[in-house]
Amino acid sequence: MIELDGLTKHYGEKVAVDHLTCTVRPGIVTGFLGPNGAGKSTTMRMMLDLDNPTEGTVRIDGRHYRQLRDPLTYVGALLDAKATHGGRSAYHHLLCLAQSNGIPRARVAEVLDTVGLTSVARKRTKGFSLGMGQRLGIAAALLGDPQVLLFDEPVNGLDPEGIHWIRHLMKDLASQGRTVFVSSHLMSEMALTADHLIVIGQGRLMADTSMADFIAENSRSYVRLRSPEQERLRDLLGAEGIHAVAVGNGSLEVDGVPAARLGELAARGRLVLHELSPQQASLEEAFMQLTAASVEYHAHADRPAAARPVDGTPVRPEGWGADWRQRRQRKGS
Ligand SMILES: Nc1ncnc2c1ncn2[C@@H]1O[C@H](COP(=O)(O)OP(=O)(O)OP(=O)(O)O)[C@@H](O)[C@H]1O
Repeated sequence: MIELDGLTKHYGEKVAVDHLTCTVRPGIVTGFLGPNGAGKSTTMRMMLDLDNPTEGTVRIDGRHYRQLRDPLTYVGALLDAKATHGGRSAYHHLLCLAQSNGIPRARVAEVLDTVGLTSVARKRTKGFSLGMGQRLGIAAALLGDPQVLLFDEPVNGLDPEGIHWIRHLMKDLASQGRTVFVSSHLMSEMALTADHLIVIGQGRLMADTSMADFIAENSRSYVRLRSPEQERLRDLLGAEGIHAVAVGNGSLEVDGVPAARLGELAARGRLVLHELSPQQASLEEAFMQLTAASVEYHAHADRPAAARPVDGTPVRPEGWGADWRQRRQRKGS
């Protein structure tokens, strides 16, 4: 596992990472989310000892990265797919890494095959497309067959087939009991891949929770009903103490009551329903709701992100991340 304890990084006046304490566990895919400039890459660099923390520590299986002998056999990482020597072939790039980490030569061909680059193994990497570069970076991460894998934006530049492939690769690696930590801005992809989420904003921890709980806690779920007899339906629900709100297009919305109960009540009242659909917000909506106050870079400078409505519900005030932590602590999780 990876343990962060009070991890902090200052660049001059800028606090890039601010007392981050959390644990990335094995056996699951953990997604790492945050708006642009939140400190994700800085955190990952400190995990790999590429940047020194100003304060705090990172431990991988109880040890600092620099204490690991042949570190690629413990931790594999894709941070920057372009970080290769353009004049070297894919094969020689991986061979150099293998030889400096005590990894057998035969492993190079294996990982090239795993990522689908065997046919271009002898080509210089400067001619590689973004997607080929990502695949080579993933091959390098897998080279030492490590138990811990870090991927910073691994699907960048990959085509749909490549995205599908990396999703299944990450799930497979986690199911083998490895620790898989992945950052991405593609929320739909993250929703399909990650089991657990760590969310940061302006360097601070905002959420450390399962995917399902994150969406449930940061978004509104409700049931939408449509009936040709909307008023009667509303009265019928009202008689049961259920508050139904009329919205445009002739629909009613009900919070906090399961769709099955609403359907049964309508049936008992002999009312026709044209729609009875539970509505759950997406990961993207939940993410925007939680991080609205910590977004540093806005497309509309005259309109603060915190005031931007998400799904019609009021946006939480600044500092909500701190409230979240207190609520989780009260719940004892
Ligand atoms: N070497 C550096 N010198 C000065 N400031 C830096 C340096 N590296 C990062 N920063 C600043 O630290 C903050 C966090 O940057 P970081 O790249 O870690 O964010 P990020 O979450 O990875 O962003 P993105 O999603 O845009 O990649 C930013 O404000 C960035 O400008």
